[in-house]
Amino acid sequence: MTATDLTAGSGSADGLRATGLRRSFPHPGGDVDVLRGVDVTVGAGELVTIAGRSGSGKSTLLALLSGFDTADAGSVLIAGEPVTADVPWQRCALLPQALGLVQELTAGENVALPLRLRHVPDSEVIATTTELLAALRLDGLSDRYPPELSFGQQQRVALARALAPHPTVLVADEPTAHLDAGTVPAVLSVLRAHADGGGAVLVATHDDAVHAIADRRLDLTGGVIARVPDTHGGTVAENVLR
Ligand SMILES: Nc1ncnc2c1ncn2[C@@H]1O[C@H](COP(=O)(O)OP(=O)(O)OP(=O)(O)O)[C@@H](O)[C@H]1O
Repeated sequence: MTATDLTAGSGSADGLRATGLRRSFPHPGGDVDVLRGVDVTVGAGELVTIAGRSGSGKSTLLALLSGFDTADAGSVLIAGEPVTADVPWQRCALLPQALGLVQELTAGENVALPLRLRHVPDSEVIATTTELLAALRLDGLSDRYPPELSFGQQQRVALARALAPHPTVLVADEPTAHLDAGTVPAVLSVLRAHADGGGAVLVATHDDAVHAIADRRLDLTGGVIARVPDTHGGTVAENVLR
């Protein structure tokens, strides 16, 4: 097995395929090379996690994968097509750490936004929004504005918004970071369901509970990605179930 085989994983080209990503940032003491040639593939139907110490570049990588930032070198393809800054949410949705909820819209309106922008019929918008808010244990909070919600509640609203257009690729940055133990299972359940329904899901996380539901776990260290070795020859999820 070559290094490329190891880091690329088993995902098909239907999902996300990033190759040779490099990103540096200028600093007074000289450029900092955060990503030094990252290869990631997440196939349709796969949930892959990325671990890595704080500052290792996970958020930087997710921004490149979702078109929010541009790599100095390398390519990102979704279902075989290059990612651009205006990639539609139904092709790639990002749940960023900063959430990016529209403060002037209610929770329900935020979730509905990607569907409204695509002129999805009202009945479908209402059904999807209601279903996602319930799945994420946000029933009864649909009419609240973001400042009237806890950060953990806002985080789940942002996840619901990312999922609403049924994106081909979902990229989530620390989706359980601000949740209590009681609400984590709901988030894990919708992430897993999105992958099981054919989505490609990539999650940056420090949370072992998220790694436990992953098909594969990657580690970002020294600006490159490696799959975390396991002792059983199976996936992380398979080994947790042993
Ligand atoms: N816009 C920027 N300008 C300069 N440096 C940046 C910029 N964005 C990120 N960095 C630097 O890139 C490195 C990686 O940051 P990043 O936020 O991607 O790490 P992370 O792995 O997501 O960390 P955490 O787990 O704490 O969220 C850090 O050293 C950070 O200071």
